[in-house]
Amino acid sequence: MADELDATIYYDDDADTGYLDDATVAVIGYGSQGHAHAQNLNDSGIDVVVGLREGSSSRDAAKSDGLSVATPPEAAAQADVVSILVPDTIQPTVYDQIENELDAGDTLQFAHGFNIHYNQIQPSDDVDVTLVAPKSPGHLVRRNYEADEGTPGLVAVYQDVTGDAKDQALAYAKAIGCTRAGTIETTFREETETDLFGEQAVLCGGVTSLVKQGYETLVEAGYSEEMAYFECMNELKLIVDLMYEGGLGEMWHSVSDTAEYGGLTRGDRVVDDHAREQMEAVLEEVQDGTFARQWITENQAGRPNYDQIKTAEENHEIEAIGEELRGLFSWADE
Ligand SMILES: NC(=O)C1=CN([C@@H]2O[C@H](COP(=O)(O)OP(=O)(O)OC[C@H]3O[C@@H](n4cnc5c(N)ncnc54)[C@H](O)[C@@H]3O)[C@@H](O)[C@H]2O)C=CC1
Ligand SMILES: CC(=O)[C@](C)(O)C(=O)O
Ligand SMILES: [Mg+2]
Ligand SMILES: [Mg+2]
Repeated sequence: MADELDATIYYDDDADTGYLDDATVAVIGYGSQGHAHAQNLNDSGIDVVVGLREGSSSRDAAKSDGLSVATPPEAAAQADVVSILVPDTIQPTVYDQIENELDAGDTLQFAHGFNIHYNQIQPSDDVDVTLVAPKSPGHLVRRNYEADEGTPGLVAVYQDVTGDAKDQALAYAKAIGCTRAGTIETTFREETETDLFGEQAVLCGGVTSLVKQGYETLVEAGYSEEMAYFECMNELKLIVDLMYEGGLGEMWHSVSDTAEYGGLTRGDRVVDDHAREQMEAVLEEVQDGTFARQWITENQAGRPNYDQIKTAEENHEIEAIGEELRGLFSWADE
């Protein structure tokens, strides 16, 4: 989509946390994203209240991190911005609990557009609806912030009743460290579809399948599990670190000519036209709602397939050998 190539990217100088000076932000949920947003906002001087159920095991964690905790409806009642950071499948239920606590002109905010884009939450038309989505696992959002580094993010506005929706979302992005690294302006649709595609085909799904297939190929050919683990999983991080620092070029520069020639001539044989066709099919299922419907139905049914494939993944041989080997690393915790 050529018209989406020229992204607008915002940095610290483009954002003003003043848009949150008089605001209280309710962070609902204290998991991967929730704990990072809440602590980063708090360290940036923003008033934060964490919304968690009575009896939630995260309550103690949030309190010991120095944050005030209330139930989701209580937190939403106190807040001007309500950031929904519970799992996507739980969000519609949590929204029902807090809906009546949103005043006209308040902001309902997400870190992923799933429930808005696929119509699982229909927000009232008198609130701003925004998205601030770090392009990173939550624990690194916190770690980067503490290291005075940033995490790239996305910002989008679905509904702007106050006229300040985008400026306030950028203020939030700045306060959690996202404008330090660059925050791209997008739409709920684009964020939702690209995020789902990326995690399914490349980041989480594609890469784990590549690792497992490589590992199994070596082990089935008679090589040791230890060799296969180091070759196909451990070293992947070292190779990706080079791509992260300097692109494909820095990685190709750093590996041997032999690796470069072999990789450039064999890589496309492994991830071939068939893989590409499957990527396009996966994207289509995201775009036409097939994936969303399947995931919602799976949850309604109590996650029978999810539990099964999760268990199979946990029981893969590479996990046992990996745990054993990582335990022997000299820098590992005692
Ligand atoms: N995991 C990640 O790094 C990323 C997540 N996102 C998005 O951020 C949002 C939150 O995802 P995660 O941080 O992965 O969630 P998570 O699964 O880590 O967090 C769950 C938290 O929600 C709370 N919770 C769970 N069930 C609840 C209930 N019934 N009522 C109230 N609170 C409940 C608990 O505090 C729990 O710690 C999602 O929209 C996700 O797509 C976006 C970017 C990356
Ligand atoms: C970490 C992230 O950006 C993901 C993969 O999209 C997610 O956890 O949903
Ligand atoms: Mg993502
Ligand atoms: Mg995601």
